[in-house]
Amino acid sequence: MSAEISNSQFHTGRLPNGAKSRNRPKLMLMGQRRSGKSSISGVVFQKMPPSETLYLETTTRPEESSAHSFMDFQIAELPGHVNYFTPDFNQANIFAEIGAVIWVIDAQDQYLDALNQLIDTITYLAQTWPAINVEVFVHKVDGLSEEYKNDTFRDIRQRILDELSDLGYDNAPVSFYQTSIYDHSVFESISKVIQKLLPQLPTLESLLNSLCSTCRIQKAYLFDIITKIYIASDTSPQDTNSYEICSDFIDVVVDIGELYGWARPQQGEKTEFNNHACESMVTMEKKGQNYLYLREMNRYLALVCIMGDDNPMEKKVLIDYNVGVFQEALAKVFGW
Ligand SMILES: Nc1nc2c(ncn2[C@@H]2O[C@H](COP(=O)(O)OP(=O)(O)OP(=O)(O)O)[C@@H](O)[C@H]2O)c(=O)[nH]1
Repeated sequence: MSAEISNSQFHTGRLPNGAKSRNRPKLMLMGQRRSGKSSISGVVFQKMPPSETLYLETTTRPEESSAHSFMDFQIAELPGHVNYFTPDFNQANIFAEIGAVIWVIDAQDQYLDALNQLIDTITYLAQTWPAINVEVFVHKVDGLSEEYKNDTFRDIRQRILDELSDLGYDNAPVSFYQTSIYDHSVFESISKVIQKLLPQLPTLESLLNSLCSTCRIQKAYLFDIITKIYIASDTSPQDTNSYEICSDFIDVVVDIGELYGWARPQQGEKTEFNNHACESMVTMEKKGQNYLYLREMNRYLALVCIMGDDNPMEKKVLIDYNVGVFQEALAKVFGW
């Protein structure tokens, strides 16, 4: 299942709000009780198996956690039953450093109340914190038939956009996604949310585009290995399964890496032979119809490509060379 995305052109490549966030994308999960906020946070950032979310307790006060990876993502959650827009709360403390609010709607439940709350939140944010992106996750779509799922998604999206338009907020930065913790959609959607907060995104996309055209790569993703969030991809149209194929390939390689792996050097640290290239994992394999290429860029990032060529093995040396050039450019972009 792929995440359906609309209006995702908003706010691409901006820094998160607030000086204190120091480039760490900070996300805020909001939505009604039992909509699935803690589950999303647990599954994506704490590697919690989806089945274990059945035992999660209700969140009663604001919570914050962080995921240490290529970027230290900050994740906050506001309990659904409290109205944080009353004078009893200091909104500046809550929203000052937030880059994106992820509003979770349970698509299996009655959602009209949730939509009213969401509209209030969007209008409040648009007036007070206009730089915060609002990302609406129409969540738990796994339990719905394909037709019902699409109808529900369209209905939610249309109601919100119509209401915002009536209120004079035609250009509010709101995007919509279909998500579930039981498939890849929640990872893919969070990837999109985070990408919009990365100032380096346009540069990364153009580097990936040129790598793809030089090496006849069909689709290339730059993955955060630990969270399986992709921080950039080339800009060619995305096939529904591409993300899933590449993300599953990372799992296989990480499992093998854990079995036969070695301690990866920290950023700036010298390797035994002072040669990162020969000590990083590179693999090209045929998986079903496709050849997949994976190469570690550093301890946290991996480039995963679906090859477009019929027999890319013949040109592996050339591909390795070009990927090496890409890796050097990446090091310059992030200042490694
Ligand atoms: N079918 C399905 N169930 C889900 C999904 N995500 C979460 N759930 C279930 O929804 C229930 C509530 O999830 P929570 O993550 O606790 O919801 P919450 O929004 O954090 O709830 P509060 O802490 O009460 O505000 C749990 O039983 C989860 O297993 C999903 O994608 N699909």
